[in-house]
Amino acid sequence: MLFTQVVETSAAVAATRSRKTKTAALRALLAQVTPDEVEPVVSWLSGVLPQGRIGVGYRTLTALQAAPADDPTLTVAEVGTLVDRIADLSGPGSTGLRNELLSDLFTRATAYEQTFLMQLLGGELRQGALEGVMTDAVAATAELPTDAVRRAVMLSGQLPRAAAAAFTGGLDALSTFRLELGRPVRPMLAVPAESVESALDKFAGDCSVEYKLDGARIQVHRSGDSVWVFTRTLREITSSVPELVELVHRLPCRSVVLDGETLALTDSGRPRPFQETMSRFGASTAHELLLRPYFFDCLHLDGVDLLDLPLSERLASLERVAGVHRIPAVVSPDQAAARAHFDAALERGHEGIMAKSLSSPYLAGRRGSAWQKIKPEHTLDLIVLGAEWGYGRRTGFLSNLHLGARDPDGGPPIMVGKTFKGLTDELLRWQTTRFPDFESHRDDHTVYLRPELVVEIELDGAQTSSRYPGGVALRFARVLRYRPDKSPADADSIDAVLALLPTRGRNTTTQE
Ligand SMILES: Nc1ncnc2c1ncn2[C@@H]1O[C@H](COP(=O)(O)OP(=O)(O)OP(=O)(O)O)[C@@H](O)[C@H]1O
Repeated sequence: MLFTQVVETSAAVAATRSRKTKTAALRALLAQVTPDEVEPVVSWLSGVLPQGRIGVGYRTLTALQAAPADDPTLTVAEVGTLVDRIADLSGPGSTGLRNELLSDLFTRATAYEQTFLMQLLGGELRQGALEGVMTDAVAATAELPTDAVRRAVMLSGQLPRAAAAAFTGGLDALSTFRLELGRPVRPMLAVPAESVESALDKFAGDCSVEYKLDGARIQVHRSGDSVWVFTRTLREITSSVPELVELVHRLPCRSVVLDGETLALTDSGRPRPFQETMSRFGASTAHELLLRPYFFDCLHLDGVDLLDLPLSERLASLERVAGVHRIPAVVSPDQAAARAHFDAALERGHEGIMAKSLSSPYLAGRRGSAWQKIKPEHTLDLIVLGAEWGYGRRTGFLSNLHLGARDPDGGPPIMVGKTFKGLTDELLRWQTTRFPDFESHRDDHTVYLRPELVVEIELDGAQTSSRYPGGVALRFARVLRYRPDKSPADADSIDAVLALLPTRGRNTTTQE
């Protein structure tokens, strides 16, 4: 297949907001790929390289200035091989060789292909939000049930691999995707609930009500003496958290997969700020802050996968293997006990509570109503699209943030507002130093960024607005913190913002 076909399809997908049109464009292309081409094509269209980051920065790419080819002749296989070779380079002389390979690739590409390659190699095309559409297209082209493809994607965390299995081995190949010790699965996620009472009503009281701790999500795997620790975005951080590794080593089992939250506590037992926990995830050397785990789910124990069992059974396994490290929870509480648990969580400095259906399986990668989160304030995780230069006391600092919500159909983020409220001097300095690394372009007032950074915003609600393309704007938005544990694909979608519009009768700003 010619590479240009992939580039054209990517443009066609980006040009429409209609999920149906996107799926149709993807299907038309997928119907023509050979088995070898499935993985790279699915990967590129999702905006990622199968090889991951290959150490080629945007600056290197813009410095290339290769004259474009007149006609498209590059094939998918050729591009795949060249990128493989670049990714494999290391050691002395690799920079020169890498530039030679890049020049070779770029001189053989048309101007149109060059633009695509720049974005793809520079990490600017990343479109995690396209995953749902792509999963549908793969299932439809391979004539398989979407759920089967989705399950394989969630268990492997790799859509291109699942797609290749779907095309080459059908349902049988997809059913071989199992939870594998050492390979993280996508975490199950929650939807916001309006109040403790409404969540409890939904489950008719048949639920586990747990503290929602303000730490960082962890998934730990153990197989015999080997232990792995992963973040919410499936990044491995085993070597940064030796105290967690040691604790998991000591659990009374041969193999286990646990889902939980980790954080450090102050001397008086209150949670330390989220940023401090996150800073441990990057560190590889000395650390004073000890992280503690609070587990809330068990996905595997001693050779048995538990994902498809109800939460009540998974909790029984969790209790057996890591009872003392369980998150504070009450099971099947009445309204008064659930509310008391909520109040206790807030009193101890935690974020709120989670109410979880005891009969639900573990739906990896899904944000579903089986888990409901209840917090006293509205917060949204939004994508930073740019920042304006400040004035007055903030002159010389990048300040007022442009905020975007995720397009659930895989398009670019949709701007929903701006804010500079809540930005501390430290954050202003950080933004001013770091934002140029994410810059896509700028004008006199604003530095525009590639959609890579996620920031958590607290707000009073939303209002209709003709100023922004989604027809909705944030009300009284203020910055809480950056979310380095989230990628734009994890940001809240425009639907989450629309759900806060008072006209929909859902503007329940407080839970009280
Ligand atoms: N008892 C708990 N059960 C599940 N998740 C918990 C619990 N306590 C804290 N958490 C954290 O809350 C998150 C669940 O909320 P949600 O599914 O909405 O994810 P999120 O998008 O990361 O939300 P938030 O921004 O509120 O942390 C988990 O990812 C986890 O990090």
